[in-house]
Amino acid sequence: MDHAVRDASADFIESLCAEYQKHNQIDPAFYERYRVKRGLRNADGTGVMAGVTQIGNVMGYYVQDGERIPAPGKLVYRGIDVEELINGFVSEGRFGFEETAYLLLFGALPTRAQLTAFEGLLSAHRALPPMFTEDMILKAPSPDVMNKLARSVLALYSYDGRPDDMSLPNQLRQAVELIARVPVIVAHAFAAKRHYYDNESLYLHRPQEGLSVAQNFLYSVRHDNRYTDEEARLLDLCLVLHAEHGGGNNSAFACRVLSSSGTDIYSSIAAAVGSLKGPRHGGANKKVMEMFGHIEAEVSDWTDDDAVRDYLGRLLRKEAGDRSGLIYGMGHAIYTLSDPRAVLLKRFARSLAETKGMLDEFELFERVERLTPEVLRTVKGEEKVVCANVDLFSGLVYKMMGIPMELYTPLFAVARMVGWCAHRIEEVCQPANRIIRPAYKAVAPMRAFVPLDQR
Ligand SMILES: CC(=O)SCCNC(=O)CCNC(=O)[C@H](O)C(C)(C)COP(=O)(O)OP(=O)(O)OC[C@H]1O[C@@H](n2cnc3c(N)ncnc32)[C@H](O)[C@@H]1OP(=O)(O)O
Ligand SMILES: O=C([O-])CC(=O)C(=O)O
Repeated sequence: MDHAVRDASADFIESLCAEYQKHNQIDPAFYERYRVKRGLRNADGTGVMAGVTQIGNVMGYYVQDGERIPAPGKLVYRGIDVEELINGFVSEGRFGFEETAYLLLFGALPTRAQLTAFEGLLSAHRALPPMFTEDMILKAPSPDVMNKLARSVLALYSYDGRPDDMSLPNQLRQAVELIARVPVIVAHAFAAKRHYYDNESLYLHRPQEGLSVAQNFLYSVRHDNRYTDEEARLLDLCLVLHAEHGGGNNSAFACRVLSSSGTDIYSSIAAAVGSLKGPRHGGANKKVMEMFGHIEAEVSDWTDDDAVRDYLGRLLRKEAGDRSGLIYGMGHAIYTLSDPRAVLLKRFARSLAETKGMLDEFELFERVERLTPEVLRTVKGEEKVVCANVDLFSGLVYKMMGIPMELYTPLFAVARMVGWCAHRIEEVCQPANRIIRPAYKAVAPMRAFVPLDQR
């Protein structure tokens, strides 16, 4: 396209923006007038009840006399407190992600024999279909691994002999294949990104039999395949912590919305990946690290509360950082006093920072965690109790493990694939479920059609 044409089209698009602005303002007062549940939230901040699930439970407050009372956060998978689950497999010296996947998908802890068989099943399904990497990843690489992942998930439809079969055995087969293959897709999409966009050498490692998901992931993304046992066990814990978060989180709900229409699993999961990519959802782990890049460059004394407080105020006023007005890694739709995952990840981050000599940076993260509620109150008048969420410390842990930033959100997707698949199957296999179809209040006044030459 030559310059003159491009300029003309840019001018036209600008004039279309003005046209759009003129006709598309929605008065914020409408939300109250029509009692619209903005963000599907009730007036007291609790979520609108949109479904029934047996998979995960997220607790961050209790309601007393119609009021939301903040409480320490709790995360429960299939009735088991995640902290108890982790203590269980860690104390027995096992990797836990496969066991967690079994629990979330099928509803009960596996016996030793079931666990071994399930690990074998995952291992048997890890290989991508013949030529998939060449045709779907290398021929059409993406600068963004999440984008490539969503497109690859969608592409798997055409490699599946029974993509639209909604029977339980087929849904479970597809879920197992997705959980097994997604780490490989992420590793190959990352390799292609590095090669085609960053001018690095291309290396594609095949997953190894007998390794856990965490071990295989580190094996695949490192050019020399090397990782320590400590790293693999820490990554395994991170995967367990990210595996599921109830039916209402944005990506699981997106997956359930699509599933409720009766569409195939690949469409539903691709939508969930797209949702998780968003910076207000799973994409926040990358945004946190970018935000700290700005803070570290622009605040000269990281130990000075006033300087950090001032910078956080500038972030909220959209004067610094990515100008979104958000402090990434802080706040949550459900958690109030604490996100149990952030509490654990902070503990891991502190001990890694001690061994890696990175306590300065860890303490800056801690300072931001401590000062944000106060700054939100003074700058935005936000009275809600706000805590660090899972994304505040996960990136720091990954950074200290030498995992590149482009993989932070994809790692979240590798883990959450389990929760999405469990929700997908619960959505399509429960006879009481209906197509999800909320209402929108239409506020545009009626008017007559005007013939083209009279406008
Ligand atoms: C895996 C995950 O998805 S965890 C969340 C990851 N996301 C982030 O870290 C991004 C930063 N945080 C946020 O944007 C929000 O806290 C969310 C999206 C996580 C939750 O949003 P909500 O449920 O709407 O939170 P809540 O009802 O407490 O928000 C109240 C107000 O405080 C604001 N707020 C809450 N957290 C923040 C924050 N970290 N930075 C700036 N403002 C915030 C909200 O924008 C909202 O303002 P508004 O009334 O002007 O719209
Ligand atoms: O539950 C939510 O709103 C966001 C989410 O998925 C999480 O915190 O893991």
